[in-house]
Amino acid sequence: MMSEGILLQYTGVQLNREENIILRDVDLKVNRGDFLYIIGKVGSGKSTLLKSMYAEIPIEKGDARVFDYRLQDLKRKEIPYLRRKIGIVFQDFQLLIDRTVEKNLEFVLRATGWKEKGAISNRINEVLVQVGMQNKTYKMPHELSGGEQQRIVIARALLNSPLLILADEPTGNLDPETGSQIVDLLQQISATGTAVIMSTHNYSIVQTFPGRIMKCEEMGLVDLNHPA
Ligand SMILES: Nc1ncnc2c1ncn2[C@@H]1O[C@H](COP(=O)(O)OP(=O)(O)OP(=O)(O)O)[C@@H](O)[C@H]1O
Repeated sequence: MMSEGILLQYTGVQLNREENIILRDVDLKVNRGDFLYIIGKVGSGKSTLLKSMYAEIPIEKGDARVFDYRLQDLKRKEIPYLRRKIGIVFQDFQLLIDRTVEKNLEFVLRATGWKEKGAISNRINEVLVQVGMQNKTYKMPHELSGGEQQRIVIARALLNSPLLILADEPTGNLDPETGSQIVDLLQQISATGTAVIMSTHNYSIVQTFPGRIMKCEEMGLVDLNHPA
């Protein structure tokens, strides 16, 4: 059991892609409500690190804990339970293009065990209000702008009240103004106690919105807030 308030703790973690070491000796601690940036060059391992946190990439060495799970010992059948407590905002998790916003959100709730129609509809309304999209319930994804789609993806990540949100380049395809609005939204979410870890290439965002900054560099994760 991790101590109160710590959501994620990595100690001496190594991550590989195929045979190659991508990151080694990673130490990282994330508490409730933290806002953490992962920066670093293209190919430096930002996505690899985030993917390891939801057990998409195995822990090669070290101790990696998320909530009460030890990722290095995680059984395949435990992965859905871990993921249910994490909000994932990744390019690989796009909206389903063949159904409305409401049906996209309902699909996730039903897949995670929600059955009661009234509860489902209330929860969908709550998350849409939270991201400022309550008037888009019946829109198809192609009827939304990139920024609006990203808000719906964030709404979807919020459905099961996660303690941790992982966002990989959430502003990557957005214009600067829309990108800032998305980060502002993620900051509001972290202020409610949900930790947010986001990767970005965008230095102006990192300078504008406060957060801890960690950098993937030379196969390691460097803490820019507390230089060694
Ligand atoms: N599916 C894969 N199989 C094998 N190697 C991979 C795979 N995906 C990425 N890699 C390698 O792992 C390294 C780290 O990639 P990763 O995607 O984590 O970097 P990144 O910092 O997120 O980059 P970007 O800024 O481009 O998103 C790269 O050298 C890449 O070539």
